[in-house]
Amino acid sequence: MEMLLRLEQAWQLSLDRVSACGVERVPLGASQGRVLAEHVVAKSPLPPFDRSALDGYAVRAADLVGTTAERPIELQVVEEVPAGTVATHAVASGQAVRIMTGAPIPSGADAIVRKEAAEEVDGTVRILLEVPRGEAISRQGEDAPAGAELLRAGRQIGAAEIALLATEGAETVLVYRRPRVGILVSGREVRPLADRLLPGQIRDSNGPMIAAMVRDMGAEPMLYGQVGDELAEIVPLLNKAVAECDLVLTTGGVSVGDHDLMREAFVQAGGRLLFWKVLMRPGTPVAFAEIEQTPVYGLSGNPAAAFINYALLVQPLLRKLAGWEHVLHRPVKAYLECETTSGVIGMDRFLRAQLVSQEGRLVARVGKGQKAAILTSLAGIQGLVRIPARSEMRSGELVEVYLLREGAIGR
Ligand SMILES: Nc1nc2c(c(=O)[nH]1)N[C@H]1C(S)=C(S)[C@@H](COP(=O)(O)OP(=O)(O)OC[C@H]3O[C@@H](n4cnc5c(N)ncnc54)[C@H](O)[C@@H]3O)O[C@H]1N2
Ligand code: MOO
Repeated sequence: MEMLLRLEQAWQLSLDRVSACGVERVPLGASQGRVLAEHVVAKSPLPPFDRSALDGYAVRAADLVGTTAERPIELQVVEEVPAGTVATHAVASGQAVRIMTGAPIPSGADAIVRKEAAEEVDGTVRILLEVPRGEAISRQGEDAPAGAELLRAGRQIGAAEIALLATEGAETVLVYRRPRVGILVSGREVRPLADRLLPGQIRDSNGPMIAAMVRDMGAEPMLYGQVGDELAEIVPLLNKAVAECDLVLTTGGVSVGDHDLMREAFVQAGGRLLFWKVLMRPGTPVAFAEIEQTPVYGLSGNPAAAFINYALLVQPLLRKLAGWEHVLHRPVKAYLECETTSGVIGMDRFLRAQLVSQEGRLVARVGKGQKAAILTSLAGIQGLVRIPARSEMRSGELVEVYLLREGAIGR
């Protein structure tokens, strides 16, 4: 069975099969990197009261009309309000209150004069300039009025989101459960890190690489080890993994070789194959199945093909499982800078690219080493340039770049 799909079809088919994992409540301090599962609305205005934006003097603006350094005005200082306290006096005409940044505006006052424009001696302050009403006052609710939406569900929680939640007094936060992602590495030649290699063997790099990519998205990798190319070995592990995980990823054995058994293993494990092969290079041989309702991606064994399969196919699916509001990639445009040219092919090509800013322009720098088995050229890249099927790549052209980290750019 060969079911060649365009990338867009693969997204649609796979995304239609999944929905977000359940939710749980976690302490605010443990919410970083998690995905918010509730809309957060301001319970009270932010800031909660009119407050001073400067260290200086709370005054009545009308007292200061016509004031200059040459024609200063003197006001009587009736009180001091540090932040965290409330003035006990109202400010009457001819009076001022010494005030610190963040302190509530005393009643009667309607402007703040910065300390640098005032000279205080023995309870009298000489003001050296005129200020308009409202000067240096942060109004109650100017950041957000009561009832305003502060955060939308489906957003990954970072430092700014934590600040807003803390401001709201959220000791705990409702977040989506971290998807558990099973990883099963296949290939008789592929050995775990600790093994001494025999001739013909290599170390497993896909397992640790995919686990890192999963962790990078805030999901939880679960390692099911390395298996040879034997169905009797693969099938029971697949069954265990689908029972325990929200998504299972395998690598290797999805091409046409005599030992490429992964698709057969999916079926023997009770699964239904939804597609095999996507019109992308590297990473054409990739299979998607459902085993007992758990989505399973059989990624290429070639390291860069597995990386690119993950970046383009698994990431959107995992974002949906993790509860993200926006799951599809949104490519950016950059000017291509490439060292090599390569032939026109009948499928979309994805090139590893460093994104750099040159004279204010975003440039996608594509180096040599774009083959599926080349690992070194993956290090230090930020995106994948898409060269559409049957088109050539030429330096200087504007191309689409798929970012490895979605969320770095807003929607
Ligand atoms: N006759 C054909 N042969 C191949 C085709 C084809 O269409 N016709 N497609 C080629 C393409 S394109 C790719 S990509 C690979 C994909 O092969 P598999 O996904 O079945 O992967 P394997 O054969 O198991 O391994 C490929 C390669 O990667 C190395 N590998 C595997 N696992 C790991 C790992 N965990 N860590 C590091 N390296 C790994 C493995 O040793 C092989 O060298 O098929 C082509 N063949
Ligand atoms: O899919 Mo293979 O990675 O095209 O070379």
